[in-house]
Amino acid sequence: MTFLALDVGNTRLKWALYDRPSPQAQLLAHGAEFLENIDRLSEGAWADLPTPERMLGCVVAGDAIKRRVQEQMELWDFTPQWVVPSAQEAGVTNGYDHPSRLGSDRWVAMIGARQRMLAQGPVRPLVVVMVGTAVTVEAIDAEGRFLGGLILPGHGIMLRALESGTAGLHVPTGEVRPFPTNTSDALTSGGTYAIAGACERMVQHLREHTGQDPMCVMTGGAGWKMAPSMSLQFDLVDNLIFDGLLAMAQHRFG
Ligand SMILES: Nc1ncnc2c1ncn2[C@@H]1O[C@H](COP(=O)(O)OP(=O)(O)O)[C@@H](O)[C@H]1O
Ligand SMILES: CC(C)(COP(=O)(O)O)[C@@H](O)C(=O)NCCC(=O)O
Ligand SMILES: [K+]
Repeated sequence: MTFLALDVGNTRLKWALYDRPSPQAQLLAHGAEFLENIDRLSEGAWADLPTPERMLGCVVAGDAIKRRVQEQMELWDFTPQWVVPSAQEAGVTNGYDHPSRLGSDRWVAMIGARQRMLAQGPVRPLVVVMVGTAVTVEAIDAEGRFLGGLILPGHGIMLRALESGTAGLHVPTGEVRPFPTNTSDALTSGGTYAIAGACERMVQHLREHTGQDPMCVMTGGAGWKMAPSMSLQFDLVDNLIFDGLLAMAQHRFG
């Protein structure tokens, strides 16, 4: 039973086709499109795919984008299913004041990270960082309780905010430096260390709260930009969201 996993963020749609809805599935094909290009998926990357029989996705890009994605999927027979965060799923408990108001991408990534940790070895608290359009930094205790998380602007939004809110900042990308001595390096380093600092703070909070050393994972399209600047050990993982969707799909379709 072929399975299509979709992750629609505020910048890009990521998709992956598997031979079945299970964490043990084989990846058959995958891709990513910037949102401005998604209306051509059915005649482009999706035209010659083996037909997906089931689909599960998360979308945080709004209803208009969601409708456009659903139009592209009309070439197939399944009814699209989109994750809505609940109070508990796949071993993770949702500590948000209103569980369904949590971003579905955050929920799915946490479930993916927890599964990954359980597969690897001893149970520990988890810090899950996603570096996309925005940056999210989640804390989960060893029992699988999502305690809460941070939302920060991503690199692009930080730079655009500085450019539009000041007279003297124009933003060619610079290098990450401990002591930046030009505007470009100062901006790039400021953004990178703002994100790194938030991650380190969350690790500290979680360590204090649980008395254990958390495992730290990082994912998202811009994760590779952050990884070299982290002072703590963070595992850079390709796509936690697909891991999470496979785990959830096994329950729904398995
Ligand atoms: N090929 C690329 N071209 C431009 N930006 C990229 C590319 N790959 C990753 N990025 C970076 O990743 C971010 C988007 O990551 P992604 O995880 O797709 O975000 P979202 O889930 O919010 O759509 C962009 O803001 C950019 O900083
Ligand atoms: C925080 C987010 C904007 C992240 O979006 P992304 O960077 O993945 O495009 C998204 O998860 C979202 O809209 N969340 C809803 C609010 C919340 O999680 O509290
Ligand atoms: K995302």
